[in-house]
Parts: sequence; C-alpha cells; structure tokens
Amino acid sequence: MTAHEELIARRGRRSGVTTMVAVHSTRLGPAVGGCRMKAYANLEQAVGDVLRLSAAMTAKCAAAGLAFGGGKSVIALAPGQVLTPEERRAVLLDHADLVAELDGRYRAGPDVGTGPADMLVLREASPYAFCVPESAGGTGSSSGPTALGVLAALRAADPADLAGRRVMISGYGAVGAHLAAHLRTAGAEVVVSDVDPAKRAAAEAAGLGWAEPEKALVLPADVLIPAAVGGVLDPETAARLEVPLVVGPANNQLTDETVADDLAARGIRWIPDYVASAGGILYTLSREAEGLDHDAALARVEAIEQTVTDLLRAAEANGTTPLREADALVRARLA
Ligand SMILES: NC(=O)c1ccc[n+]([C@@H]2O[C@H](COP(=O)([O-])OP(=O)(O)OC[C@H]3O[C@@H](n4cnc5c(N)ncnc54)[C@H](O)[C@@H]3O)[C@@H](O)[C@H]2O)c1
Repeated sequence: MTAHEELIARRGRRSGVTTMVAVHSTRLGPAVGGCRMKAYANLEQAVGDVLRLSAAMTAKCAAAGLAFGGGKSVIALAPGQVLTPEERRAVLLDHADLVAELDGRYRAGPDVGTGPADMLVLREASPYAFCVPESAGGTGSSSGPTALGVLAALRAADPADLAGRRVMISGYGAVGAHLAAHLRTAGAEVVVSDVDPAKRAAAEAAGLGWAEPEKALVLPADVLIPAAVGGVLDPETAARLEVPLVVGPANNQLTDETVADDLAARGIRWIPDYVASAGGILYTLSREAEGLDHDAALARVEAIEQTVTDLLRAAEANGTTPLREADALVRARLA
C-alpha cells in the first residue's frame, strides 16, 4: 500500500466524539468513500479502519475506471454508545466541519452506520456529500446498484444457470437483502445468515433458509457471498471453505493478500472485493458527479461483468489470481 496523502482527526466541539478522514490518493481525482459510524474499542482501531478502507477505495475507483481517488471517514463511537437524535446531529455536524476543511479533496457517502439522511446533514456544512435522498435531488441508498454489481461479477465468474443452486449470503443487511431477492427470483436456493437474530423472521418470511453466523462461511454451497463485514477470510477459514466461488460486496474480506493465493491453490475462485463491490459507487458518481441518466449509469454497473471476465482470463493465461491481475490493473491506472 502506498502512503496516504492525508489523515485528519478531531474531537468534535459539539459532540465530543472523535471523527476522522483519510485521503489515500487523489491521483485520479477527488477522493471518495463512505462515512462509517461505529463503535471502536479504541482510537487506534478506528485509525486502522480508516486507513485500510480509504486505500481500498483507491483500488475500487481505479479498477472501476472512475476519475476519483480513494478516501474514507470514520465517526468513532465509544463501545456501547447510543446517540439520541440530537447527539447524532451534533456528531454529523462536527464531521461535516472536518469534511468542509478538506475543500473537496474528500467527498463522503453513506457507509456502515450512516445513510442518505445523514448525508443531508453533512451537506449543511459542506457540499461534498453524495447519496442524499432522492427527495433532495440525490440518488439515495447505493445498496441496490451495489447488489447489481455483485450479480454482474457472479455472472462472469460462474455463467451457469442459478436455478436450483445453493447460495450462502453472510450478512442480511441492505445489500444482502437485495441480493437474496434477485437470486430467489433467478431460482436459486438462498440461505442467509446474520449476527442479528431478529433478521431470521424476515428472511424466513421471504422464503430464505437461515444459518447461524459462526457456521455460515464454511457450509457447503455453490456460491458464498460475504455481505457483512471485512476480515472474514483468514488462512484458517480459507482452508475450511466448501464452495467453488466467493464473490460479495463486503470490503476488505481477506485478512491479508496471501489468502487469495490459498483460495486459488484450493481451486476456489475469489473475486476481488474492490471489483465486485463497485456497483454502488459507479452508479452514484455516474449520476451525481457526471450527470448520466439512470440507464447509462446502470450500464456502467453491468460492465463489472466484463471487468471480471477479463481478470479471470488474465489470471488463467498468466497463472496468477484475479487479485493479482486486479492489483496490476490498478497500478497501471494509477501510474
Ligand atoms: N451499501 C453499499 O452500497 C455498499 C457498497 C460497497 C460495499 N459495501 C459493503 O458491503 C457490506 C454490506 O453492506 P450493507 O450496506 O448491506 O450493510 P448493512 O449494515 O446494511 O448490513 C450488514 C449486515 O451484516 C450483519 N453482520 C455484521 N457482522 C456480521 C457477521 N460477523 N456475520 C454475519 N452478519 C453480520 C449486520 O447485522 C447487518 O445486518 C459492508 O461490508 C459494506 O461496507 C456496501
């Protein structure tokens, strides 16, 4: 990973909550990336997260062919901290001040713990927030286009008919629910899993199977879709997977890059997360920054299928992995 361009952190004057922005690269354009609001055991963990996630955004934008760089922001809550609506607004306004200071070098979108309505609060102090609600002239949640991008990657990696095939989705959140609905419609047998047990009833009502989260990753299936959090594929888990294909939206799925080699050695196709998860950012920036219409923006999301096809072909021809080929593509675009 190359060095980051900027990292700024500040304890908010209204809220007392520390928020931070990392700009990894503006080589291809202004840095974009989600604003994550979650509890961290300590600030070191929050800094680690913002640095890793912003670097992944550089790769995501470059691989997607976007004229944007990589950034990320984190609102670091304390363990167990629950915000009242007033406190949430104060935290967001504090964060908006930080985003405004960067004067467009970083542009925020929603991420884990934030949504389109929060982006509207950021807009009060800074114009540099995207994915505001459609009622406010934005494109709203990007989870639908993100799911379409994952499906495009899946088509490239496994062109077989999905009817009757077993797909395991780990994380039944916004993207996971979109994916489950599409895959059910395509006739797949869909099993979902989530750490939130309250999701089980909704999943079963939608005709989906349910697996306990500690077992979900290693159950036999035709496709595994990580759609929850990062860092879920470590060397031990990789050795226990019983699927031929892993493709999903969760960012930074691997604990380190060598896990991609481990998976390839076991004959498991792992599609780089920063390629498969780019549908949301592609759609949003195509609409909000480049002014494309819905169909043209969607066509760019669907083009993820061709990108993945090319990566798989190159990996086979060169005896490498899709990750190594994707990294080479990113390096070439950044050069
Ligand atoms: N929303 C987007 O447009 C988008 C774009 C790119 C990448 N991503 C990434 O995709 C993933 C899913 O995004 P989302 O918007 O659906 O998030 P979300 O917060 O709506 O859903 C995540 C779900 O995962 C569950 N979860 C958390 N830890 C888990 C675990 N260990 N095992 C199983 N379930 C667990 C949560 O309870 C939640 O239901 C995230 O990693 C996100 O960063 C999302």
